Amino acid sequence: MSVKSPNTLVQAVNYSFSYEQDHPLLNNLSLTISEGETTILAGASGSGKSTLALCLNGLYPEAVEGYSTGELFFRDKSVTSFEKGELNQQIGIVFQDPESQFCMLKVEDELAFTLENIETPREEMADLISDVLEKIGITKLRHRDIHSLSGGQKQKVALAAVLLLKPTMLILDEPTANLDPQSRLEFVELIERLSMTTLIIDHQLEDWLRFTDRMLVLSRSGELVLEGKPMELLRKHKNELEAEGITFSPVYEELPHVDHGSEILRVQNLQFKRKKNVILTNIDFSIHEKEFVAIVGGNGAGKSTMLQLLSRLLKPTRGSIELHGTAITSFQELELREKMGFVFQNPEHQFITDSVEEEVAFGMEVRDESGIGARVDDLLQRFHLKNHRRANPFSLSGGQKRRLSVATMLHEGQDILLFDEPTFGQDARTSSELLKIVKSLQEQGTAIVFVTHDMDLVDQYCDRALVFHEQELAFDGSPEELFHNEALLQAARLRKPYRMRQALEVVGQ
Ligand SMILES: Nc1ncnc2c1ncn2[C@@H]1O[C@H](COP(=O)(O)OP(=O)(O)OP(=O)(O)O)[C@@H](O)[C@H]1O
Ligand SMILES: Nc1ncnc2c1ncn2[C@@H]1O[C@H](COP(=O)(O)OP(=O)(O)OP(=O)(O)O)[C@@H](O)[C@H]1O
Repeated sequence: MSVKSPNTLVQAVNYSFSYEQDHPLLNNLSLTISEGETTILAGASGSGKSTLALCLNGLYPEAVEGYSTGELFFRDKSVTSFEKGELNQQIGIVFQDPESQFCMLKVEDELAFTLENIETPREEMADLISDVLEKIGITKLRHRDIHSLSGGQKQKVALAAVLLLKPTMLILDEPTANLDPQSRLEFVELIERLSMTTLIIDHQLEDWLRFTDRMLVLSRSGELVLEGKPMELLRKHKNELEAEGITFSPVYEELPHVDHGSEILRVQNLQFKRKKNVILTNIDFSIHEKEFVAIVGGNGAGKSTMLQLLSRLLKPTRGSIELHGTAITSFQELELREKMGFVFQNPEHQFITDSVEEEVAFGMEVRDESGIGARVDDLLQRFHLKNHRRANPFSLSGGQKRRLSVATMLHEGQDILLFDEPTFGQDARTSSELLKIVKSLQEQGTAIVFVTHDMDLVDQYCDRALVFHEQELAFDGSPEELFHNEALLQAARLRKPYRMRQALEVVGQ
């Protein structure tokens, strides 16, 4: 347990929190965070990291009618004795999904709104906004519509809004999960430059380690099981960290090679416009049986749009998409869904029942399958959702929601599975377990197509990568070939995978 010092900013003393009485999620935590420190809060998906962040800034337990025991202090004062909104200002949180934080349409208005909330005199606002935009390097975005910004730009605006509150401490809750590889790196570098007291929650640790002072590890039962300097923890406690789903770099596994079959899906001369804006154009490619294909590219390149077109949620302005030689527009809805599974970017858009187990059973019932009970049990077990079977899908953690949305989509005999960021929000262990399940479907005959920002995943699992850039399909080839194309990686805001970056470091480049 860390000991309180004059620099202590946050202190937890035997702190427990539960959403349901007598089922503590955070379990008897005693910890400190000192002024100026950069700390990583790590733990398996569902271990309570986001919950702890919300307890620290005083939003919980009130906002969710949770139960807490023990004490949480900010600068020696119990978090419960702060005025409403006061702690919120001291501890600024940037969430995974900045959209949920915005109230206004334009960047400048959003920032002015933040200042209004803390009663900043109107005449001071313009300068404060200029300063924060410059600090973050987004002066050019001042007059833009927020909805027209890329994921990375939105994340920086969210950070600007938080910084205007002049917080003493920042909490970043998976702030880079939606960012393309280069935007992610730029965001990490920006946080390093800000040099504030920061608590980082992220499943991808590698980029943060260079300037992280400490790491706190939450176990699956919500206890603080390890704390210390990250590299020291790795040296001394590698196995314990792995048991909690934490790795500092991607773990490569031996994977069987799967030969492709015949063509199943063909996209020809496709164009898609929104109003007058061309989002995608001149798109031609085919997908074959048992292929494992990644769709990659910078924020806003049109990757999700492409998946929505493939799954018929959007209609091309021009060109065609055929499944087994028949236009997808000719299929009955149920028939198309039998052949094609689709997991959205926001899993909650997909949930339609009140419990995790009903959600998994739903598709099977619609298809009138047999042995549903046993299959539901098996899927819940494999996706680590067994203990949450009666929970409302909307109450799950980010990572759990994503696993549930994947579980609901899997059934045998599908020709093609489309995923938008399948491993988003997963710790290393659940991520690799999830991919093994997907890989086994590929071996049984399903083609897998997924959108991702994770180059290690592309490197390890994919046979082929499609790069979208400037409205077009800029590359269609093997990941190996892509990762040697420096100019394209740069232009499409991608990066080499960890394996290749490591190799470069070893030879001193
Ligand atoms: N409002 C809520 N009501 C009931 N249970 C909740 C609520 N919010 C979260 N939980 C449960 O609390 C647990 C921890 O969730 P939390 O979001 O804190 O985890 P996390 O460690 O941040 O996970 P991830 O890495 O997947 O984002 C989960 O099992 C989740 O189902
Ligand atoms: N509902 C919408 N209305 C207007 N424009 C949209 C809408 N959805 C997407 N766009 C625009 O279409 C373009 C492609 O968006 P898309 O979400 O497909 O990109 P992406 O490559 O998946 O990005 P990211 O990596 O950030 O998820 C972007 O310029 C985006 O702003």
